[in-house]
Amino acid sequence: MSLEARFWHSRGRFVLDAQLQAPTRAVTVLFGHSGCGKSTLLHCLAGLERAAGRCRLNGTWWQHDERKLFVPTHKRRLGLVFQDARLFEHLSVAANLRYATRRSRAGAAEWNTVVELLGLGPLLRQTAPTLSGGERQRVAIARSLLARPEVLLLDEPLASLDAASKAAILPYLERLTAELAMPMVYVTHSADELVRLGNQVILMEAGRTLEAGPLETMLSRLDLPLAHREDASAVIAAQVQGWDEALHLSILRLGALQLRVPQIRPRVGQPVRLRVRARDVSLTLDPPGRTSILNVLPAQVLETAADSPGQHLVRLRIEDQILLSRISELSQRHLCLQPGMAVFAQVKSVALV
Ligand SMILES: Nc1ncnc2c1ncn2[C@@H]1O[C@H](COP(=O)(O)OP(=O)(O)OP(=O)(O)O)[C@@H](O)[C@H]1O
Repeated sequence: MSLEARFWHSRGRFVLDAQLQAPTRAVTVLFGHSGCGKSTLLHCLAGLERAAGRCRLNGTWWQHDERKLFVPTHKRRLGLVFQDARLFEHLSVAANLRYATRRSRAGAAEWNTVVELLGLGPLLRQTAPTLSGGERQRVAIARSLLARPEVLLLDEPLASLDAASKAAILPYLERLTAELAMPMVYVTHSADELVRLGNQVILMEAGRTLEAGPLETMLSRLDLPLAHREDASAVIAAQVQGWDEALHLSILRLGALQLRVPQIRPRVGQPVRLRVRARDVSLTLDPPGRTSILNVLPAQVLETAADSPGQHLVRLRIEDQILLSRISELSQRHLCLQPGMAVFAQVKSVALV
């Protein structure tokens, strides 16, 4: 079950040559620089723009040029969310939502689920102009879900929000991605959103889909641009083992290893995902003596690569997971790191994602 497409499209000097596979129960992020064609690809998926090619959802063709088949947008079971919420300004939140249920005939159970999922109960009587940017986007997402889509396409839904509104809406999006059994395609050029929400990544460059794969793999591939960004990070999975109330620390399990992080409150045994920035991982060949760094993990060097001038990237295996470390070129000359070498990774800080 998935959304699959292969498109060719030209618009003036811009040429789109893209393929996409977006599995169910996953957020597939289209990621790339401004102007690389992310929105164009999303519009082609929605049928808003007519590319040459093919596109099908769960085995049903939406577009198949050889068969002269093209299902218009309004007949595709899709939810679309744009940067601006596009609400009916004179209507209440409830009326905006009811409008979406007219054609889909979504019932009370779906209404309640969607309203609860996006925390809209207290806002139902308000009119659109009285909502904050983040609240408007939550209504826009709810409205698209009440149309009972089989796929959700989101085009930079947080781009027009300030940092505080983004932070407020991200947990709702995370809930959504965990609970919806449909493919979601999410366009962004924010690395934070990519890491928080993505499961699959499609990297785009100059109209082409360069490479695609699971988030953790794509972030840590030294041959791809993600690992060479200033904010390059790895995402690792751990489990809450317990906490130390007095020291305000949580203890996480990473295979046979332990990590100590500033206190988080998930229950014991709960899986957590951590973002570890490459610049926050330093390396040493010998076990460090007394150090303020709480997490010193035995690791194996998998690969090294030159990075920006004076910088070097190292891909490491820790247990069965991958970390990145950014060190100076001078440190690389001192340590002479080679694939297969055993090192100690000193992890200065991690963030829960
Ligand atoms: N309506 C239009 N008419 C002509 N060219 C357009 C139009 N919309 C976009 N383009 C061009 O098509 C190319 C792809 O644009 P697109 O909006 O798909 O990129 P994007 O990756 O989504 O960018 P951003 O992240 O800035 O939204 C760009 O070169 C852009 O200038």
